[in-house]
Amino acid sequence: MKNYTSINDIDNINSWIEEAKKIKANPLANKGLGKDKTLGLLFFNSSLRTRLSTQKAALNLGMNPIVMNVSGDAWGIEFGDGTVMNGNTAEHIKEAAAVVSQYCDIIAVRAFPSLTDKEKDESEHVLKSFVKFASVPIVSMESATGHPLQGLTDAITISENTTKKKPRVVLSWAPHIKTLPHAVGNSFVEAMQKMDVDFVITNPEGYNLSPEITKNTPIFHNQSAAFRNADFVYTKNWSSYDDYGKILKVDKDWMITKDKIGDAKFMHCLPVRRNVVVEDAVLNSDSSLVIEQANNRTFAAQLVLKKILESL
Ligand SMILES: NCCC[C@H](NC(=O)CCC(=O)O)C(=O)O
Ligand SMILES: NC(=O)OP(=O)(O)O
Repeated sequence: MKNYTSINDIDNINSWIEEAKKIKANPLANKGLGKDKTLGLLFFNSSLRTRLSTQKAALNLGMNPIVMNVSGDAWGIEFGDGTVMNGNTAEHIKEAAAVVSQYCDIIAVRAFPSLTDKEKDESEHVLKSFVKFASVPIVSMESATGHPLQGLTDAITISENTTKKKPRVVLSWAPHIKTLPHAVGNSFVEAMQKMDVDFVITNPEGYNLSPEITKNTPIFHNQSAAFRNADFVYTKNWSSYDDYGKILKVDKDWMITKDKIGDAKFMHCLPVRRNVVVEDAVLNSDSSLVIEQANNRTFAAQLVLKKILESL
């Protein structure tokens, strides 16, 4: 595999899940694979899990990770073609990506959307510029429209925790005070569409994700109807896609509560705002899978890095 920038880069999700479980059972089995190879992690945005679990994955494979916060610490990077660079950007992605490629065998990038310019965000100009101008493989650590390491993690976590052959999985929107990206929701939808699960989405009117992502997946505007017989409730806030980047609703009636989800397992990518997105009683209960989910980030990243290293 050359790059990992989308759930669509997974050729067979079931075999990937089985391989990830093997890695989890014996994380140091491929310690020699990444010897003397360098992984560069470039962050345009904050991170706790991705930053640490991707480094941990690299270390488990014997790689040397190097990390940089691009925003603030590096020179401002210009992405426009033919720009007269007399503003705040000091170097062009053409030089920056080529230079980082000299130091790294794989480059991982986190770059969130603006949520103000839909066309620009959907063009994935930051991630795609790295793919275009770097001479080494690129891994997305969450881009404008997707978070494929998270989506793979979530598929692994559901496979590990299901007691049924075909569980009912519900992706529910929940309230938030900030305008948030669609990336986690999008990649979760794409991952579930590849799995043998009974999958539905529930969100208020005006909050449908891109129809190019949701395709034929049923969308309920009635949350309690969607939750009936749910085995897994995956929760995430996202801003409106149609009224791009806007917050249309903040009241608590879509917050996840124990009453609403009953015995269903609760999932969230984290970070999560307690008692805004989900009440304490859910996160504090045995039904919450969020810590195990975060643990699985290491093994999802390790699987992706292993596949790329094997093809170098
Ligand atoms: N990487 C996982 C989620 C990252 C981001 N969440 C956030 O920005 C939460 C920020 C806050 O709660 O202030 C998102 O929704 O895509
Ligand atoms: N779930 C996730 O990507 O967490 P971070 O934003 O902390 O990396």
